[in-house]
Amino acid sequence: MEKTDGIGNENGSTEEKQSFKDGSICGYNSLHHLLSANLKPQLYQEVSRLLLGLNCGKALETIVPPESAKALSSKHDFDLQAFKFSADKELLREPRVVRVGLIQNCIALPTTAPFSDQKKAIFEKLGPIIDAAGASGVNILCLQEAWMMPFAFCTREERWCEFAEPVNGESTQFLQEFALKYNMVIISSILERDINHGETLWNTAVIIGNHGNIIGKHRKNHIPRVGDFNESTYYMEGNTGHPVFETAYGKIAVNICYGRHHPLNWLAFGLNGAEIVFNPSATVGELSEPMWPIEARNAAIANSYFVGSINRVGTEIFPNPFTSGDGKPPHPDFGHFYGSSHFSAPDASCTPSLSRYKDGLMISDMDLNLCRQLKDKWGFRMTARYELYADTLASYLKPDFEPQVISDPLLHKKSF
Ligand code: BAL
Repeated sequence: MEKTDGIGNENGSTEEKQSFKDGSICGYNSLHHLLSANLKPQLYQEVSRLLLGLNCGKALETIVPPESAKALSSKHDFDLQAFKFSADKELLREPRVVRVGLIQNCIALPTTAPFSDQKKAIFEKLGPIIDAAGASGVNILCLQEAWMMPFAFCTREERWCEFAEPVNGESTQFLQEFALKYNMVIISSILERDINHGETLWNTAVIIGNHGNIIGKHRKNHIPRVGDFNESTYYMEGNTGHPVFETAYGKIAVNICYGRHHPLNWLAFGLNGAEIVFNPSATVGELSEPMWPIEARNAAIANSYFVGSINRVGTEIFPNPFTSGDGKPPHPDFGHFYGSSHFSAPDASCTPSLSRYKDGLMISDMDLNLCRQLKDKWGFRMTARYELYADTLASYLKPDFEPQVISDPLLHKKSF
């Protein structure tokens, strides 16, 4: 069955049901495609308001990408969506609008292809999508976690370490040309080979400036031991803290994948002044999909900043079945990486998601003035009790920590 955004009815044929295996939602790109195709306009509007919130009291405005970007999107079959987050007009400050892009993609060749071919094919796949971002005037672009390789850490196989490269390696050089060409900051999440420290590996986001220079890097703070995510076989928890990178377009930070489950990780980037925090990820439906729309959105609200959430798409089949001690029989893949990349704003509004199964480019204008406007409105920074949290955390770290529990004295009384 030709995959479209048309509905597959509930009692669809086996063939139709088969076609949904690619990760579509009943044949639709995304939840919002499904809703907009099946609800009357005024119903869809109300459902959208409840699901996506309002920005400055209105539904998020869409932006029309340039024809050249739309042409690239149809020629290379990637989902292209563009929105605009506004802020209230201020009397003493001009708007600070920045255009931000997120790219999600599946691997370009089977995991059994020669590694050099796999890398080359990914570069060739990403080129046109980055060009569409450049043609659309994107100022800051973020790619997904370990974008240049299959997310092979489930296998625990040592050979995948060959994809590791220095911060200034092949992938960074590939992107530096685009950064320079489009005057664009690019966040590139790679498997880093730390040449100066025993050639160890890290899961690292490289920040490339709009002059093609390397501004810095951040290493993933939290490494999962859940499901098939055996990343701790390859790299340790990061040692770069919570850096915020001051770029030509604003202050940005990177909370890599599993770090999105740790609210204090989000908080620390906020305390360092981040205005946009990117969450390049790789995660699968069974494990995390119900959490995906919640965690980043909550972080944006709690920290009064924007969040760009990126997840890869597709199902990556590995030649040697593996198990992760979770009771499941040996299996050759993680399951479906569900894409669904999106932006969240400090006023609790968010964009719809990119496709659940197709490559995609999500673009959004965002007026960074909104961050301070929400800080002034809600006062979360002002009303936070950091001294209390610091005391609790400091005592929790002590070997003799006792939880603060007050029990009902009658609870343990013997009843005679
Ligand atoms: N990348 C680890 C799995 C998750 O955080 O959803």
